[in-house]
Amino acid sequence: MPRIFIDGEAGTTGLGIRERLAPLRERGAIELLSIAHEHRKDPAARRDMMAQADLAVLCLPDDAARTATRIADELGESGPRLLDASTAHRVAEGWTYGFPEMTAGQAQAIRHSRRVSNPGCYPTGAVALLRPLVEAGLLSPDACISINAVSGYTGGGRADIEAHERTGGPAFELYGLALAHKHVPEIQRYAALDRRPLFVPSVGHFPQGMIVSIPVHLAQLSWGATSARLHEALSDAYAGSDVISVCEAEARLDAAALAGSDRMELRVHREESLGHALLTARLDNLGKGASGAALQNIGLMLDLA
Ligand SMILES: NC(=O)C1=CN([C@@H]2O[C@H](COP(=O)(O)OP(=O)(O)OC[C@H]3O[C@@H](n4cnc5c(N)ncnc54)[C@H](OP(=O)(O)O)[C@@H]3O)[C@@H](O)[C@H]2O)C=CC1
Ligand SMILES: CC(=O)N[C@@H](CCC(=O)OP(=O)(O)O)C(=O)O
Repeated sequence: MPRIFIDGEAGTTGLGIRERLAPLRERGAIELLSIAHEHRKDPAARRDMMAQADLAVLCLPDDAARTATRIADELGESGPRLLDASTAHRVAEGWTYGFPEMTAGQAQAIRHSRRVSNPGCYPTGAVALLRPLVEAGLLSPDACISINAVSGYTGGGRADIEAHERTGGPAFELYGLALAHKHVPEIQRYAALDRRPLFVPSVGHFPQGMIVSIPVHLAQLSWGATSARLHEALSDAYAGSDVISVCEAEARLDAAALAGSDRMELRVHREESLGHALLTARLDNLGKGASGAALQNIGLMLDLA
């Protein structure tokens, strides 16, 4: 029976993964190794857990995830495979990007990799919308792309959750206004863009949910691309996926509508006569944006049905 150690199991992402693994644990498909709370930051205790685990899931701040990776590396071949939920290794050499729906071969690559990085919540939406359009030749890799996004406050981890629940706000806040959010390199790499996209994140006073939206002027697309073709390219890319659906446009979108779900919905809102389209991805930042995606990757890495 495969043994899994969640490093950071008491945090927001770690708890979400633990909860989702409970049914597998109950039916004896996996064993969960747990560290005593008072030792959760003790490198020797964590090394000990890693030495016993087949897979360690890192639900830690970036620096702590780098340290955990060093510990696993030192254990060599007998060390665990790693799934890192932090941002530390998303574009790092030797790591496989844990987005199984991204290309035809990605699930297979994840299945066989010893080092998998779980995608960021915002990149999950942005890459899902952009990559199929670039691959279909509808969007040039050199296009000027702007990405707006709003997340529930749980995206900021324990500190932000406590702050929002203590003070009741702010209601809505733009952040990352130095325009250098940590997710931009990941979005650019996996959306297959040559030009750095402009990314404007925001956070609202609701716990879970996310909308990533990308306005498109049809005149900037490859010649002959219509908004119907955008919808068709996305539908083709995710046909057969249980997790990602391409839905019809709606007049309003509630960012929290998928809270508690591990699914993601994509839409192309369009007004051909105006030459405008708006691509949207709706997901739960803690679901397909974090713990739900981690469960998909754990399932692939450990071959769990
Ligand atoms: N929340 C989200 O929507 C998403 C988060 N992520 C990523 O997942 C990772 C975890 O985030 P999140 O769960 O939100 O964060 P939290 O702050 O909720 O949890 C982090 C956990 O790691 C523990 N921890 C901190 N430092 C160390 C250390 N040196 N050694 C061992 N444990 C440590 C913390 O303990 P303590 O609290 O006691 O300090 C806490 O239990 C981050 O890298 C984040 O970017 C990824 C996708 C989405
Ligand atoms: C609302 C909020 O603060 N969100 C976090 C991103 C959460 C997340 O998903 O970060 P990783 O996936 O990269 O770990 C932020 O913008 O830093």
